[in-house]
Amino acid sequence: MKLHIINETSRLRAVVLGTAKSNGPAPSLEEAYDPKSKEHILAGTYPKEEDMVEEIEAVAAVFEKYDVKVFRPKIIPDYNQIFTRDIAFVIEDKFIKSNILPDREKEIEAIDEVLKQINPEKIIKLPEEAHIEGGDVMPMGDHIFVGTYKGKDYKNFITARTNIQAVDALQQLFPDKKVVSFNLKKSNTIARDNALHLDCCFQPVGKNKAIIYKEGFLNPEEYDWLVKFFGRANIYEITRDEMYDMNSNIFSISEEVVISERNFTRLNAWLREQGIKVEEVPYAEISKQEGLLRCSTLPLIRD
Ligand SMILES: NC(=O)NCCC[C@H](N)C(=O)O
Repeated sequence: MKLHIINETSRLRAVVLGTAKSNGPAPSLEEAYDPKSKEHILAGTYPKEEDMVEEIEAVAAVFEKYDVKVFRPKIIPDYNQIFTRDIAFVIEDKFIKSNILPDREKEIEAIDEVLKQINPEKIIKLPEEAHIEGGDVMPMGDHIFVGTYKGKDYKNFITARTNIQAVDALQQLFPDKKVVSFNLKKSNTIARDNALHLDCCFQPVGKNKAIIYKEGFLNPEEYDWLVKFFGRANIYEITRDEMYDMNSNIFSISEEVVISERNFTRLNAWLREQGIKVEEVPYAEISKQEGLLRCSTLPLIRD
């Protein structure tokens, strides 16, 4: 398989889609690794496997409609394998394995079949001290955008998944690209104050537009840089509640087609105004685990 990913929006040809099968029982509060899951564990509203399976299979059906080749992970019994985005990422023709949260480290074993089809020379493992998850990484032509957390208290945040060592390692791996990092707001306990990954507060969409949540960025000048990069008129700002509902975590099949959550009324109307076709799916149950559509996909080939 010849990998090719240079941005977030070119026509998708091949993707790994996570699975909600055998997701395991609701974790305990101590086991949960994001604040939104914790909230739902406490409220007794943690999502049920059967509901999440139905949601994710609706996404599989959209991919089928658009003739996208879909790979699925092998099922590891009682293990969360929904958010396949984070376990690895593709930039150009390289497949980079993430140094993910230890609780999630088995997820990569389940896509062996995909790895076997990739030239081993193109499979890269960053140094162990470079923590990184795919939700924080976005190739954008000559640039690579990376979400990170630069605070000295990094190790206190289970919600900080990409460190500055990983930003540096990516720059070394892609010397011809400009790696731009963004310092993100983190909270272990309040989901509305937590930008778990870059794709939880920002995502490019269409030809030249972007969805963004300003408060997710700790450094206002980094937010300003992004606004300037896209142009103010091309920026769609979301509110704190829309960030919490994960409006920035839709997924592009092309510049003209996106998959979005059916309840994102304001966003979906804006997308349609931009001439983008919106394929609506139900994803509200999966969103309770602080991830949405981008998080559950790992693109392998785009045009
Ligand atoms: N790219 C993403 O934002 N992925 C979502 C991962 C959610 C999962 N509950 C986690 O905390 O790792």
